[in-house]
Amino acid sequence: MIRYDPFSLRLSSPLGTAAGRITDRKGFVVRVEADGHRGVGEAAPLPGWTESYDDCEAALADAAAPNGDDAPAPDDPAAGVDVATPAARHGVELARADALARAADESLAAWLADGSPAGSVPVNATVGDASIEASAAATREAVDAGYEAVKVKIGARKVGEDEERLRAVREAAGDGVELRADANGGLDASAAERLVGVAADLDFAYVEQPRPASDLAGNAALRDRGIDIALDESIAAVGIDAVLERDAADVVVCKPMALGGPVRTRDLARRAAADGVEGVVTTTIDGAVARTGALHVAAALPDVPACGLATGERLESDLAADPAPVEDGRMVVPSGPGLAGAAFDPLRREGGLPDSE
Ligand SMILES: O=C(O)CCC(=O)c1ccccc1C(=O)O
Ligand SMILES: [Mg+2]
Repeated sequence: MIRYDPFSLRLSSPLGTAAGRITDRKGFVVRVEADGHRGVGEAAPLPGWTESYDDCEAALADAAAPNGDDAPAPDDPAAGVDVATPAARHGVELARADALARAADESLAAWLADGSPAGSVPVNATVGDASIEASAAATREAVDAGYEAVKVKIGARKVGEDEERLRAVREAAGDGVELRADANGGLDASAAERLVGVAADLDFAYVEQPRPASDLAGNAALRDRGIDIALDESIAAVGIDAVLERDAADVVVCKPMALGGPVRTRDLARRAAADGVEGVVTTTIDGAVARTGALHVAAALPDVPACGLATGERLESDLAADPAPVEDGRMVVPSGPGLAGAAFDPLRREGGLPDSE
């Protein structure tokens, strides 16, 4: 059994990036029954990162249709949903994983992990594209709130202004804070060279996706300059195999919504780790269900670095009360069965959606 209901969430604090401004998130709460337990998932397509809303809905409609001989194997965590529609696949895979973890009476992180999962995960604050002063102020606020890692978006402005923003962010953060810069593929070759150099001088930990997603050679050429290169968009665009084979990244950014689900994301991060490439787990500014799912994925990875999961505060309203609010730069992993014990029970029930139309 698969059911799904639409939701729409507005961002009270839109995220400016080199690839555009994210102002709202629309998607579906997915409910399944597996092993006699109800599970809940979330499919929140973000065009540019996943399939469109319409393609997501069509894939969910397919998955929900009784399909006789094509019925998925009971151990298929995504019930046969194609990875070409990663958000739909994520919704179903997360819901099934939630149900199966509940059937096993363990947390989703424990269900996903080899040994015992982390009890909490360090997270980075996300500073969007903004003026020099606003970027510095947001960094100061994050550090005051206890964040030990801050990521700033670059690539939407003239290179000289981004350079000043990086300097202002370092100055606002002080020396002890880990800094990252995410260009979302928006830098040309000379701007990338310059900003990677400046970020290295300012002791940033990495620049994320300096060059476009499909330009593996261009991104790889920026490595070994005293700062790590992280790839995000490239993972979905060309696949983890190509990224690892071409030695294109020091770090891979793993977004469960864009990669087709928590199990796929865990497996991808494990493959990267086996090649000495670190995995950072982030959301696509998801609702509480997918955000909590991503937290469990992060907790299931050994020694995970600060992750991009502190995105719930940007939402004006949410699917449910946050079971893992950020405190002192960390999120505590809910220890109850599945995603969050009883916290999402209203969503597991028919018509339990706060925004259901
Ligand atoms: O990683 C983070 O700090 C938050 C997530 C984030 O930046 C993001 C959110 C939505 C879409 C793309 C991205 C991105 O990492 O590029
Ligand atoms: Mg990114």
